[in-house]
Amino acid sequence: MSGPAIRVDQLGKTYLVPEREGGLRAAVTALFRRRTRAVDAVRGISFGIEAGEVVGFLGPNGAGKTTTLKMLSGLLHPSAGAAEVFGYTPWQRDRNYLGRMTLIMGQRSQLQWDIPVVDSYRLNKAIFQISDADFAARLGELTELLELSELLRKPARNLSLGERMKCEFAGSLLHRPQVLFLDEPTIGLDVAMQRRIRSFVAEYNARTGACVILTSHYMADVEALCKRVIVIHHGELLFDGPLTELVRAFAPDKTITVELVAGAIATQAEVLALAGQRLPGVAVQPTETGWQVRLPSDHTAAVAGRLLAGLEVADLTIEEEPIEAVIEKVFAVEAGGHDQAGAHDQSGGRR
Ligand SMILES: Nc1ncnc2c1ncn2[C@@H]1O[C@H](COP(=O)(O)OP(=O)(O)OP(=O)(O)O)[C@@H](O)[C@H]1O
Repeated sequence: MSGPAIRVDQLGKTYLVPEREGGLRAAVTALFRRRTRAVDAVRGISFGIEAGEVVGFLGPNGAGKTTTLKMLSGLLHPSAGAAEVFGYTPWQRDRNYLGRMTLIMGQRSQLQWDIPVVDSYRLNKAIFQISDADFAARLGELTELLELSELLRKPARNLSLGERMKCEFAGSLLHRPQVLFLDEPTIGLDVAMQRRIRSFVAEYNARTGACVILTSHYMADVEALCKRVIVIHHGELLFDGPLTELVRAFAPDKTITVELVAGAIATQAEVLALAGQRLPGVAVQPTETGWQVRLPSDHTAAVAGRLLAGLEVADLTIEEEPIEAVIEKVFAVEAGGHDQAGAHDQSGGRR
């Protein structure tokens, strides 16, 4: 393989946002003296993604995820840095590049609102110059995988959100893109439909070897699909690596809950002694039916073994911190002490 499929090097985007006070006077002044504010949405991020990888792109609201995906799909020019996807510079909008990628946004429909879904697909067929045979075969496959047969003849405006999202996916994949930028593809969907979309993305990735960058606020999407995550905050890259490593770094503890058999008694000192009094970070607290021990993950197996051997145990469970809580901790990390959204004044420019 000749290097990564996606290569991003110090990519940055600064938006210039017009700004003025409210009121008539300010409106008139703004005609002559325009104030703008620069918003550094993305501040020099770099990463590479191999063909076939599925990567979760995480960050709180306003972190710069959508801006990055828009640059990589060629909708926006960057203010700094470089990117290549399969050797193409996305914002040059080379026809061949557009035929190899797709951007699916949960918040925005790419289907024509008033015409049957299948007619929107025919439009895509013409745009991407898909042969009749390929179109028929791919539509057949996607219709089966996503159970679309009842939906294709309806106009998009008559579909439920979940039905529309399934149709969006099919329409965006008819040209067999090799890279998928998915921006909140499951937003607002019920849990069953989220699962459906998730398994479809996994299936498409397995069948075609396409690489996928996915943003989602639903951690279940990320856990199910992405071994690797890239975390950005205030436009800067905070973490790039395996999801398991992120969890280990930010959730180093596990909780063992021991339920004692009815009538059995264990004192706090006894439980603490079994858990390992000298172990740093061990905390013990009672529950209604036994004890809860919080401890560094590395020691979980040994401590669970000692608790089972030393206490009259009816049940023992080991819990990790939920991934949502881990990600919240990651976001809480101060990214270099920047102002929220990285805004700075650019006032005084004359028209
Ligand atoms: N067209 C625009 N003009 C000016 N500022 C913008 C524009 N689009 C985004 N921004 C600003 O850039 C920053 C990053 O926005 P972006 O939409 O990329 O974040 P995000 O990580 O996708 O957030 P979310 O999770 O809320 O979708 C925000 O501060 C946002 O207000």
